[in-house]
Amino acid sequence: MSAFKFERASSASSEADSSGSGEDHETEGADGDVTKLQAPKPKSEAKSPKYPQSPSKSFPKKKVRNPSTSTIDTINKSSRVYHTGLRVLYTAGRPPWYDTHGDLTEAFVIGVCGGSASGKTTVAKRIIEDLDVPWVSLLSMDSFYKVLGEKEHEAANKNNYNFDHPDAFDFELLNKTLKRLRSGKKVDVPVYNFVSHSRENVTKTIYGANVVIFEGIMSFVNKDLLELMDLKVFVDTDSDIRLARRMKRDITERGRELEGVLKQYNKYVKPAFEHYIAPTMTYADIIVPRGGDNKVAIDLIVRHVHSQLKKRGFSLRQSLANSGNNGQPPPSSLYVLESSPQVKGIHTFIRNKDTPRDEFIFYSKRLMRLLFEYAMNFLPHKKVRVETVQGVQYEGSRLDSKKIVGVSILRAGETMEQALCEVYKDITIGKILIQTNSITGEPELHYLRLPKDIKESHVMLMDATVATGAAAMMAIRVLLDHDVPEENIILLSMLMGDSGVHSIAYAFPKVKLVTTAVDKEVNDKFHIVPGIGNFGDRYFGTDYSSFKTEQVTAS
Ligand SMILES: Nc1ncnc2c1ncn2[C@@H]1O[C@H](COP(=O)(O)OP(=O)(O)O)[C@@H](O)[C@H]1O
Ligand SMILES: Nc1ccn([C@@H]2O[C@H](COP(=O)(O)O)[C@@H](O)[C@H]2O)c(=O)n1
Repeated sequence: MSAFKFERASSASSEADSSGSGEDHETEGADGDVTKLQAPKPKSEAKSPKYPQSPSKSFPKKKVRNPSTSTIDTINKSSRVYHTGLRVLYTAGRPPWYDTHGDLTEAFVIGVCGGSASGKTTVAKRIIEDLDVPWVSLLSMDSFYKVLGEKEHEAANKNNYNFDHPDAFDFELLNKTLKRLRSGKKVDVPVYNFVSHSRENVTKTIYGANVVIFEGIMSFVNKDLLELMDLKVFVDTDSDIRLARRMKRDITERGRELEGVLKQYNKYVKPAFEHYIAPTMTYADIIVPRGGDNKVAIDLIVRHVHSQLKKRGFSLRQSLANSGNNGQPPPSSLYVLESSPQVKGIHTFIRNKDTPRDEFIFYSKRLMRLLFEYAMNFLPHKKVRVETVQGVQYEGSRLDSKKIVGVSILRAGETMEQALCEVYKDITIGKILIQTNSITGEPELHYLRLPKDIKESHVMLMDATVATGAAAMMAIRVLLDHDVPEENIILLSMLMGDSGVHSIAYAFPKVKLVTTAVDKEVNDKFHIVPGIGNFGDRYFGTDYSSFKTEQVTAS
């Protein structure tokens, strides 16, 4: 692809290469000595559902981008970006980063290259500001300077170490990190200190994003890195200006002396620009003269990225509701508690719109307890032998207690935590807040707190009800992105809609779905029919319409 050089009058744009390269999805099984008890059989085994296309969770795979209409424009209007020094805060949540198959959609990666102090970081920040898209991550090559040995460190203090050579960078870690970010996963990045020429003891967590900007002096030097970039931008700033900026910055921000800055510049920085950096300009799709001041170039980059994001966009909730899987036989991953008279009786209370709140809570708690007792059957157990009071051996079983955690999908899933604690003592519980964007109708991830050792755990994922499955799918995707093996996830819900069951089973066939009932219909407002109503509102007493009536009655 040829590069376009943006001067003021230019109106050229370029199509970015979008070849994808994901990372192998690691899975970890349970311990070898852990045996599984025979789990109860799912309701119907005779037939299995026939989904339109068999999903596969293996990476890497070539992506076929969904060309349907995008929600990006509306997301822009509903979100705000605030720059607070190094941190970028977004008021909007993260929209889906996977498709109806549950597969990750890759981030759009922009590589920014240029000489030292050319304005790479400034250009990257301008792009982020003007993009106004939620979830943009900025990754700097500086974080990947190699750790120096004692002698190298001494040399660096005397400006005798070459930081402007490809060997100064840990390209292996860099490649691994950018690959993970591109595939939507979180990464922990080293924090570099230019004063001490060393990595800090802390790392910075960068979450997967819709757009990832990667900047650095040698960002176009490595072939593997180039392949991860969808758009390559070269910042071309006059060498005198770069030197002047570098002197000012290195003295004021990086604790350097004027003499040392000039020595390092002449010995390493200048030759490196000519030898390694300038020749990589040929890989650029866009060359930006003057850096951050070039508003025309930044505007064209932003427009191009918007158009690319639009092409990748999709309306997930609607696609799930329209998936056409309703009425298919239940999937083998679905486990429904037997509808005994007792269970049916509880359902009658909680489904009745006239049931008062205290009774609704009472019967919901009973049902949750039954659900968890049932779900415990699907967790790994190991065989144990104990001695009874009569002095004889009893062949029993015990849960593999070190490896089970709960995760609730806020808000309604939180109501189930108590019941889980009652059946599993001292369990660690994480939380995921997912809310529906009122403009786009899409679920959005707002908050996440997961137990530390989650990737080695079996996860009891809780949501009170599952209608289209959009929120549950997002939560499952979050767990997978945190390297929880799919087969270690159990989704627990008091009531599921048929379409939600099929959408989740289709996307994540190894996730066990455990519930007390499945209702046939999800209406055009994405509510389960006959259903329970809005579980969170009924449980927490936040149903606005009944609140209003009470106020009127009171006055
Ligand atoms: N257009 C500009 N005008 C004046 N100073 C600038 C401009 N762009 C960048 N700078 C300053 O130059 C220094 C290097 O800019 P930066 O964007 O960090 O470059 P790089 O990431 O390429 O090293 C910083 O101190 C920054 O504030
Ligand atoms: N300990 C270090 C590490 C790097 N440098 C210089 O930083 C330059 C790259 O950073 P930019 O923000 O300017 O892109 C590079 O030219 C190195 O010479 C350093 O001085 N000390």
